[in-house]
Amino acid sequence: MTDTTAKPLSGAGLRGQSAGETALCTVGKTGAGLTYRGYDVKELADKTQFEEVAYLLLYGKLPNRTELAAYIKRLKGLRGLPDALKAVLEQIPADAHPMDVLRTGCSMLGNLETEHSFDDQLNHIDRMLAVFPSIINYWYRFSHHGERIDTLAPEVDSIGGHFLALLHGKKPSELHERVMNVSLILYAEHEFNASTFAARVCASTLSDVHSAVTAAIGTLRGPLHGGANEAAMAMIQQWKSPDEAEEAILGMLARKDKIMGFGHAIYRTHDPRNDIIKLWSEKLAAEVGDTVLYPVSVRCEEVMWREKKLFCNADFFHASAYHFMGIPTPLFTPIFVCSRVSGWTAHIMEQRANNRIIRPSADYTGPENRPVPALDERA
Ligand SMILES: CC(=O)SCCNC(=O)CCNC(=O)[C@H](O)C(C)(C)COP(=O)(O)OP(=O)(O)OC[C@H]1O[C@@H](n2cnc3c(N)ncnc32)[C@H](O)[C@@H]1OP(=O)(O)O
Ligand SMILES: O=C([O-])CC(=O)C(=O)O
Repeated sequence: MTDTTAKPLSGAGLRGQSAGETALCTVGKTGAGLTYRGYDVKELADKTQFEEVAYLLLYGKLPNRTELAAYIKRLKGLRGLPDALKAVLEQIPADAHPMDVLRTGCSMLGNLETEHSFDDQLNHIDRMLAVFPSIINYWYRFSHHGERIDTLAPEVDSIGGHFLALLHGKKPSELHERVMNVSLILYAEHEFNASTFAARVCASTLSDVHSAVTAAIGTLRGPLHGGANEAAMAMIQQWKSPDEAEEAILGMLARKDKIMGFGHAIYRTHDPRNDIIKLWSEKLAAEVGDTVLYPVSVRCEEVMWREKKLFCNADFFHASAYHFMGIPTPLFTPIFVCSRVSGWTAHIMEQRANNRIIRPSADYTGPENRPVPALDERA
């Protein structure tokens, strides 16, 4: 069935053009705003943990109890960093952007643990899923606090909990581990978004999995894509009250500024992930006794809808939710990577299974054929 509320798609940015097939995800279809292999993301966020969703995307089915326990155990065993990778991370300055650190970390991993055969792809993918939180937090704690953390030490099963334990040096609360889990599920997969498409283009040349994921990390980094959660945080943090936020937003709209965390390339009226993360942000606001950031965020949402019919995308309430858990803003998009690597790599495998090099055409708009003038005759 076609979604009657689907955005009319045309024009630049390949909008509205199908660029291939996928069995992994639907975005904006009737009755199922966002599904992973046919399961509604809302139900997944309610009933499962991120490792089950990663398994679903990568292995094609939800794991049973035995398979899940084995998968979690396997991932836990893959959290260690090779010395050569630690040495590289220790060279990266504290003022580097953490997305650049992850991009380099992924690329370096590809040098140390090269994918020599596609038969090994799932081993490399599970390794990336397990080790990305170690890479980013090892660098962060070393560059900011001079500490060399043991990335295997925290006794936390979940990837989200492991991330928080590495960052804060202690086991996270049940609430924070749950929110991380939900966040990773919401961010896991989203059809042919820009970073996934970049990964598929790279994979279509029969390149290795680390190259494809490195390309995807670089693509997610921009503020029009994953970087919007950090940009949204920088914006809402400036305002001390909902009224101040409203005035500033109206000014930004008058100047035709982009408001980060709003709008979407596919959804037209609503991003189904927003309702879920907004609820968790509200719970966290109550936990920390926030009386500013959450009400400011809600007012931004109201003003944007009232003035422009623009709605919060997945990134907007992630900003306050992460902030309430004590996560530094530059680490927001790297968390997105720790999740989306599951979707990217599922797409890489899907591309490889039925591959043709992705190579579209362009409409030429340059000058007609002309002779090359001699050097002295040029203006
Ligand atoms: C997890 C994710 O990656 S979700 C996306 C995260 N990105 C952001 O939050 C960045 C802010 N949002 C945007 O820049 C855009 O909405 C995008 C990049 C997400 C989608 O881009 P598009 O598909 O080109 O947007 P769309 O076609 O809906 O734009 C329609 C109009 O709304 C405007 N618009 C769209 N989003 C916004 C926004 N956030 N703030 C202000 N105006 C906006 C556009 O400028 C455009 O105006 P125009 O017709 O006068 O040129
Ligand atoms: O689908 C998109 O264009 C962007 C997005 O929301 C995502 O990647 O999660």
